[in-house]
Amino acid sequence: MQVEPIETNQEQRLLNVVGLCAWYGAAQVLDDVGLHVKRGEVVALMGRNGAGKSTTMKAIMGLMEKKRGELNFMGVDISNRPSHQIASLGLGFVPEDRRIFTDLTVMENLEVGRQSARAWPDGTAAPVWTSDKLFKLFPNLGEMPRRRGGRMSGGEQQMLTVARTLMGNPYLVLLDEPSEGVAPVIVEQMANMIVELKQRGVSILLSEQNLHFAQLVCDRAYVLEKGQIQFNGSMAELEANEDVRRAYLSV
Ligand SMILES: Nc1ncnc2c1ncn2[C@@H]1O[C@H](COP(=O)(O)OP(=O)(O)OP(=O)(O)O)[C@@H](O)[C@H]1O
Repeated sequence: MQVEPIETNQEQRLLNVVGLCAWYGAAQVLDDVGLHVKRGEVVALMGRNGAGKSTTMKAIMGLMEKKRGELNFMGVDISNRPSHQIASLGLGFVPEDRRIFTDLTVMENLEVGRQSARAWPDGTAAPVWTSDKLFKLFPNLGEMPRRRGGRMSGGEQQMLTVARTLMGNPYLVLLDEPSEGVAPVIVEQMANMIVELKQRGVSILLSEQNLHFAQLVCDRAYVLEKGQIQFNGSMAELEANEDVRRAYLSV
């Protein structure tokens, strides 16, 4: 296992995870996971089906019944906080299964996600979202503000889930496999969306199996296998490391 390099300046880490272990019942599925995301970064959490990507995100969000480890977000210890408190600190989560309200319209779904604007610790404004801004980011949604969630395609629902999370004005978003099971045209829009979010100062931890998608949008990557981090490094280092790619990714 590769150990996280020690950095002198940990200040800029939005999210810091050390020694994370998690269990489903008696089965341990995460073992000593360590990772971090700095302000302005898009970081990939990669690995095959069942490697532990979703569980890592659920554990960070306070959604695992049994877990252990240090979890710190924006200088706050979140290891024992309930998920709604973690979300209200400005940590957004887009789970793999789209969780929109099917009876509510696009606009109503967005309103449900609204939280107050935030500032960075240095007092500067953090990224702030309105439905107008989100409709520029997701033109498809802008064309159907009164459509009910249940009458949208899977890809549109996926976008609405991301847009609703952004209405919470998060500093950092955990995005669980946004490219999975959606049409290629939506995948392309998702990639553009992530690049634009980064330009606007939103940091992202992206769970992803697809190396090509991750290469388009990410700065760094962690590779998980059987609940352990097997690689961490830049996208260029991952690209150059054929052994890791062959052993732990489907390429
Ligand atoms: N609710 C659950 N109960 C029991 N075991 C689970 C549950 N959810 C996931 N697991 C198991 O935990 C391990 C990690 O799964 P996880 O969903 O985190 O992987 P993943 O890398 O996100 O893969 P996928 O892309 O398939 O979601 C797998 O062995 C999986 O079978």
